[in-house]
Formats: sequence, C-alpha cells, structure tokens
Amino acid sequence: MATTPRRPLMAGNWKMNLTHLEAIALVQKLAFSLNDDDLEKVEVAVLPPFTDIRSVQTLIDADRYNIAYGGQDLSPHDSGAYTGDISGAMLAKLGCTYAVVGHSERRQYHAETDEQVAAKIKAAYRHGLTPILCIGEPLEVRQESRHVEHTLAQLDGGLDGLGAEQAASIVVAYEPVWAIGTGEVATPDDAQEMAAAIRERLAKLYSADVAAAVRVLYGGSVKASNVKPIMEQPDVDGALVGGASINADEFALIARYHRNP
Ligand SMILES: O=C(CO)COP(=O)(O)O
Repeated sequence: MATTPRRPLMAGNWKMNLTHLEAIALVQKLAFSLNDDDLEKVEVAVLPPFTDIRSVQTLIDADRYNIAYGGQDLSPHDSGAYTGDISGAMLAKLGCTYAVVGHSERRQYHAETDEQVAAKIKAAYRHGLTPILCIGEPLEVRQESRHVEHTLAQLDGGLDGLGAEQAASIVVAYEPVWAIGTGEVATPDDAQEMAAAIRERLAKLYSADVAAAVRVLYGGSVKASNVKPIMEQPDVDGALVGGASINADEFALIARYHRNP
C-alpha cells in the first residue's frame, strides 16, 4: 500500500461568533503567532461565519498569510430561490478552500439528514471546495457501545454516490456530540479507535489508497492542553476546534502543538 504522509490540519470552526471586525483582529493575531515552519508542518484553517469571509479573504490576500479558510455549511443547490442559503459557487468565488458539511449542530438544529449531507458534499466538489464531513455519536449511543456503528453509518450516508477520486480528498471530522462544547474531551484512545474505524471503512468503500489519503480529524473540547496526545495517535490527522479557536492565542498554541514538550 502506497502511503503518502498526511499533512495535519488544524481547523477553527468559529460557529456563530465574531463580527467581521473581530474576525480581522483574530486572523491578524493568529498569523503573527505562527511562523513559516509552523505553517509548513501544519495546515491551519479558519471557518468563519459567512458574513466574515470577505473580510478574511481580503486580509489573507493582502498580507499573503498562509492560512486557509472556508464556510461552515453550503447549500446542496448551486443557485435559485433558497432564501438565506449560501452556494458553493459563492464560497469558491471568495477563495474558500473548505466547506464544513453535516456538523452535529446543523443536524440537530436544522434537522439535516445524511441524504442532505451527501448532496452538500457533491455541491462542494462541483465548485472545487473540499468538504469537511462531520460525524459522531450522541452520549446515549456511546453508553450503549454503538458509537462505531452509528458514526460509520453517518460516514456511509454522507459518502453515498461519491466517486473514489473525490473521496480521496475529503476531510472527515469525528466529533462525538457529548464532547462538543462540554469540556469533556474524548481520550486519545477513543479518538484513535474511531479514526481507525473510519479509515478501515474507507478502505472497504473505496480502496487502501483512498483510506491512506483521507485526513481524519478529531473535534470536541480540543484545547492547547489536550491536543498533543490526540495528535500522536496514528490515525488522527488534525483537529476541528470550536470554542478554543475564537481565542487567537489559544488556537495558535493548538496549531503549534508540535512545539510543546
Ligand atoms: O464542534 C466543534 C468543532 O466543529 C467542537 O467544538 P468545541 O471545541 O467548542 O467543543
């Protein structure tokens, strides 16, 4: 099996936080806290609210910051009468690299189904965006030890109808719902167990090469103080960071985890 080294990705999902003015201040501070070596070792991305993206783009372009950015969601449609929605074309035109798809908060508060998630993933690829597919189990499912089965069913649903070439570039984020915003982080072993199971399922659905290429992130109460042992797991390739990503100092420390003793 040809294994290409996977470049770690630290992505900050700001959720519904920070105005465009606050976004500019955060990205500036973040860029000053990271050196070329950090940004070579680790890809750093921010995922601001839609209203901030134009400002983030302008700043990153003007100062040539090596920081990627993307949207927190996108419409499965390319244009039309979908009030309040944002298309992949709009995100692509703003220079976005990524689009988060199927975050548990979208599934919970907007009743998003696996079918809609699969349609959004295809919409992202139509516009050259890399989807970050979020999957993960709620607490009661873990308590019944059905977490792997539940999470892999979401993976199957999200990837439904997607070809191998596209699947090889997707990013999958394992975000156990019980760890999101709770301060209760999964153990490094929990993260590794699921990341390995995701990779194994990708090998089955596609091929060993696809499984070896896909970056699997962990998300849920990631902080500078807990990120390193999670990143040391062989199948974990990065983190999707919520609360800690809206503090530039903390997110920079997370992105520079490799410098920590
Ligand atoms: O949902 C998350 C990232 O998408 C995780 O959020 P927290 O880091 O705030 O737990």
